[in-house]
Amino acid sequence: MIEANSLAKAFKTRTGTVQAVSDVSFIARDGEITGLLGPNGAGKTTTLRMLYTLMSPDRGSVRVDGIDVAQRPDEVRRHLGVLPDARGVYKRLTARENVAYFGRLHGMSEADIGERTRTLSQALEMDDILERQTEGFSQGQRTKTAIARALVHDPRNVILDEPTNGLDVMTTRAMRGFLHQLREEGRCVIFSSHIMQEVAALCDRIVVIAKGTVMAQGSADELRALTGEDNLEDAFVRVIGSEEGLFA
Ligand SMILES: Nc1ncnc2c1ncn2[C@@H]1O[C@H](COP(=O)(O)OP(=O)(O)OP(=O)(O)O)[C@@H](O)[C@H]1O
Repeated sequence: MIEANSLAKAFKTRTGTVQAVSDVSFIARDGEITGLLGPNGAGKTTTLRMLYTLMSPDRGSVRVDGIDVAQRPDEVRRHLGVLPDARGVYKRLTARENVAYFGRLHGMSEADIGERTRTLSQALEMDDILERQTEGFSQGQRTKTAIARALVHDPRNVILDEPTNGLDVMTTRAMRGFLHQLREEGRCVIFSSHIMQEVAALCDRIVVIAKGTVMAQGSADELRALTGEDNLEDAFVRVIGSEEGLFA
C-alpha cells in the first residue's frame, strides 16, 4: 500500500519558481490498480518521483507498506519496483544481463535471478529478445526490459511512469494484461498516464491531477456520480475544467 499525504514540490528555475505539485493526497491499495491521470505538466512524474524516493517533498509525507519514506528510504526501496520516466537500459548488456544486474544489486542469488527472469520474461512476452544486446531495441522492447529489471526482486508495490507511452496497440494490450496480472497477485500498482481511455480501461481507482493538485478521485463510477455525467469523458472534462490533452 502506498499513501501520499499533502505532497508539495517546487523547482527554482532561472525565470522563477515552478510549483510542480501543490497538494496531492491519495491511498493506493494492494490488489488494485491506481491511475494518476492528468494533462502534460500536471505534476504526475514529480509525484511519482517523491513516492519512489528520488525526490524529497517540500511538504507532506509518503508511506509505503506503512514505512515512512523520509525516515527509512532504503527499506522502502526494497518494497518498490519502479519504471521511471527515463527507461535507461544499459546498451552494452543483453536484456537478461540488465535484469540480472539489478537482481545482484538487490542481493539475490543467481538461482533466484534465473527463476524470476524466466517468470517475468514469459509474462512480458520477451523470450525472443532476452539474449539480445539492448542497443538498437525498439521503445517497446526497452520498456519491457526496464519493467522486468524493476520487478526482479518481486516487490509488493509497483510504480510505472507512463508504461504504455510510445507502444503500439498489440504491445499496449500485452502491457495491460501484465498489469492485471500484477493486480491478481495482490500487488499495489500505480501508473501515470495522460490518456483517459488508458486509465479508464485499467484502473480500479483514478486520481485526477491538474496543476499539481488532485481535482477528484475515485472509481470510474464514483467520478461519474460526482460530476453528474454519464459519460466518463464528460466527467473528466468537468473535473479538469478543460479538454486539455486527456484524449488519445
Ligand atoms: N527538475 C525540474 N526543474 C524545473 N521544473 C520542473 C522540473 N521537473 C518538473 N518541472 C515542472 O513541473 C511541472 C510538472 O512536471 P511533471 O513532469 O511532474 O508533469 P507530468 O504530469 O508528469 O507531465 P507529462 O505528462 O508531460 O510528463 C511542469 O511545469 C514541469 O516543467
